[in-house]
Amino acid sequence: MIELRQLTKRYGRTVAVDDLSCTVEPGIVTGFLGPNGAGKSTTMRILLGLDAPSSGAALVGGRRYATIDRPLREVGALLDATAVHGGRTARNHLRILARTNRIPATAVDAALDRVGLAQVAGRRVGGFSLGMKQRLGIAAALLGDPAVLVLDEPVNGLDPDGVRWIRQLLRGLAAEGRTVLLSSHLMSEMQLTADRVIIIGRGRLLADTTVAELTDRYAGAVLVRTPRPAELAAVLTGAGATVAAQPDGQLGVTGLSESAIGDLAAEHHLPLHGVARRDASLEEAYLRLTAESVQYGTPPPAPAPAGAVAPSTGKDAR
Ligand SMILES: Nc1ncnc2c1ncn2[C@@H]1O[C@H](COP(=O)(O)OP(=O)(O)OP(=O)(O)O)[C@@H](O)[C@H]1O
Repeated sequence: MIELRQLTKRYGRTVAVDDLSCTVEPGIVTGFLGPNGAGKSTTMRILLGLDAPSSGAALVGGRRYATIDRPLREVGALLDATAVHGGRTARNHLRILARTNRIPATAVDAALDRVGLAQVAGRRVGGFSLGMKQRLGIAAALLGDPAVLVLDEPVNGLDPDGVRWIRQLLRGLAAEGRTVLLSSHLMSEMQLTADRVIIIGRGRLLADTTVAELTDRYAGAVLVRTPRPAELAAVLTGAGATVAAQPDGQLGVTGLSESAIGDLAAEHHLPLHGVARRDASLEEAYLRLTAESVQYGTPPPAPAPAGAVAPSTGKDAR
């Protein structure tokens, strides 16, 4: 388990992490998200004893990293996969790590095997692709069979096969009961990999919840397909709903549940060909949640010219 207790980090006048408190539980994958400069890397560095907090604490298994005797056995980390000695072979790189952490040499080949690098174990790391270096970084993180894993952007540089591989690996590691914390800017991948997400903006906690709850919170309108849209729209509006015609002919309905829409349609003998709530993606939920805390974001689109009507997407319902 990882615990952040009122963690604060200041660099001069910049508050990189601001009174951050949360718990990362074992047995699930937790995504750590936030816009550029939100404080993710700083938090991870403090967690791994590479930086000191200004106040508060970051604990791994109830202890500060610096007080852990053999850290690789408690927490495995991948922060920067390119920070390896290019002249060493993959096996030697891991052997040195194993020796300094009193980890048996047999763990080296097991770790190489687990990340699919067994065939290239004798090759110099300098010739590795970024994807291979990511795998080697993960092998190093797994070397001590730790209960906690902290991975900063582990899918960077991986091809689609590699991305899927790491998704399955991380889910497998969590299923073994480990605590898995990973940061990524790839929201679609995070939606597939993480069970929970911790979202920060300008160093502060914005959300600590399940992916399902977050996407549900920002779910859009109920999309209704009927051959008699005008009549159904009148009925639903009369019941207090807001109805917007969609470009594809469906009705986007907010303010009524799927079942209430079905009941009203039946009452008025109006046929329904489809009723479905439009789920928000994690990306949509994330963008809406972090919109106000983005430091260096994309400028908002210019306002539409007077009189122009934007087609409703049902996105902003609720
Ligand atoms: N060593 C440092 N000295 C001064 N300021 C720093 C230092 N490290 C980080 N910062 C500042 O702290 C803030 C948080 O940075 P951090 O790298 O933790 O964000 P991040 O969420 O990891 O961003 P990204 O997604 O871009 O990696 C930023 O404003 C950054 O400029």
